[in-house]
Amino acid sequence: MVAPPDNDVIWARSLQHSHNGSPGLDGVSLGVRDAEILAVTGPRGSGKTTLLHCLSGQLVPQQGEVWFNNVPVHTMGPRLREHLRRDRFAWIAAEPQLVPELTAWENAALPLLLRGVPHRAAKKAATEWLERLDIGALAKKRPHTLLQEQRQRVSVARALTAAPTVLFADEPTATLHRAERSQLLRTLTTAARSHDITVVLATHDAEVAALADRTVSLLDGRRVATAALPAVSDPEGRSACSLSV
Ligand SMILES: Nc1ncnc2c1ncn2[C@@H]1O[C@H](COP(=O)(O)OP(=O)(O)OP(=O)(O)O)[C@@H](O)[C@H]1O
Repeated sequence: MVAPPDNDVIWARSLQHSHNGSPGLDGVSLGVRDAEILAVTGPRGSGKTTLLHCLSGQLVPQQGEVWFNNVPVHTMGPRLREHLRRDRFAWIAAEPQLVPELTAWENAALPLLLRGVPHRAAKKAATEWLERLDIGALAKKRPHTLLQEQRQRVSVARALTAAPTVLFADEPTATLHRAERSQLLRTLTTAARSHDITVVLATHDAEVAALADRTVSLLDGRRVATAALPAVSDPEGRSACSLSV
């Protein structure tokens, strides 16, 4: 095994993974730099989710290596990978995945409570993020009483409350309307930049990818060439455009 470059918080080499014979990833290598926002783009079925699952330790690739901060993840057992995910990573899915019995603030505080952070401190951190996401007034509501877009804000608050080193977001705004989408993404990317959180963002939406610092494109489980273009008119995000060859 060759150790990864020092400035990559995540580094993956030659990842191969197939789902019951259908290829998900076919030799993908990439590095994610500390505090960057990296968009993983590609059409449906191109392997974005499989890649994020491998990078975040949810899935062990059948071949290849994944490193987090110079520690090999692909050789870790399930328990160590679970601890890594709980303590250092956060995940936002397309569909908000909240615990129905818990209130909005309890859901947002969950990562801290699971780490043993005292109740009062966890509640304070969760409440602050709910307020930053404009849903502070809904802190005591349970998920079934919230709109889809409000539930997704709670998911984002939960991810940010965790103060992760790396936040993985898999099509985080796919189920939202356009206006809701751009506001939520801007809040997410602004928060990540101000807290030095590395973000790996899977999307098939070029507008979403344009908020990232850099784009990696997949097609049929393989990386295709990408080119970063200078920002044009977006003051908060940094435009990037990927060219497939
Ligand atoms: N659990 C699974 N069982 C069988 N095949 C799977 C499974 N998960 C993914 N695949 C297949 O692996 C390939 C890559 O899927 P993946 O979900 O990683 O792509 P994606 O780019 O995230 O697509 P989408 O945008 O639709 O989520 C696809 O052909 C898909 O059908």
